[in-house]
Amino acid sequence: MATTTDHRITAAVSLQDASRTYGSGSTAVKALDRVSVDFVPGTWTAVMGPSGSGKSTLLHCAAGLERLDAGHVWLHDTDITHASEQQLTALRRERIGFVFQNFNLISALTAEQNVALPLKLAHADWEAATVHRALAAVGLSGRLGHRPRELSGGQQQRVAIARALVTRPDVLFADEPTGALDSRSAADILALLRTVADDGQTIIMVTHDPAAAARADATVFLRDGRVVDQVVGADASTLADHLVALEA
Ligand SMILES: Nc1ncnc2c1ncn2[C@@H]1O[C@H](COP(=O)(O)OP(=O)(O)OP(=O)(O)O)[C@@H](O)[C@H]1O
Repeated sequence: MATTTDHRITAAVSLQDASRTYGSGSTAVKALDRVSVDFVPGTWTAVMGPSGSGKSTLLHCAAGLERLDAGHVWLHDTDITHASEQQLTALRRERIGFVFQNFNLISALTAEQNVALPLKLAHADWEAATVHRALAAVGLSGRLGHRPRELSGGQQQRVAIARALVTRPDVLFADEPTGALDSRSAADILALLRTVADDGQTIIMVTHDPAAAARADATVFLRDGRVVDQVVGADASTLADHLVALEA
């Protein structure tokens, strides 16, 4: 993987002329179409846009889960565009955290074991105290031995956030982290993410919900695979108006 000393070193994640097409010929879909965007370190950015606008593709390419057809993805000073599978695996273990809509916890494992898993994979000398601190930070010290089915949806997402943060990743990626939650649990998860961001964690979050995006510091809007707007510090109704205008 290449490194650089140019301006991209100042971004936590940088996409430069990033393109990704699915299919070919008459059925080809340009999910990302020459996207260039920088995500500022220590900042929580929401990604919004109509259905099919490329949000998940952007998130997956930025996190090294999918590859671009053209352009570049930088993680701080590292160009991960052409990283080998082995390098990407190490990157995902050590430098990236990912939170999914449906939590993706391992059902047979306790909360403690779920959170310990990425730490075990990344560090041979991991310590149980690190796992306990991560679960305490999300308010679940009393649930170490609970399995996912014994936890509410909001609690499961807290475990997933603890699991994503336990390796102290450079970037936390979140794909609709409140999409499967009732409004009260969603508000709790957003408050937790706000605390995490205020502690300096870079977060990039895809959401359909303007109320969720309003808790972020900035919002990037996509349409037809392109960045069409970037808004800083807007409230939910302003963000909802932007989204409606893009869907028109
Ligand atoms: N694996 C795939 N194979 C074929 N087409 C795909 C694939 N993944 C995504 N697409 C297409 O790429 C485009 C962008 O998809 P993507 O999931 O990134 O959009 P999105 O904004 O996240 O959508 P949504 O809000 O509905 O989840 C869509 O037209 C989608 O149908």
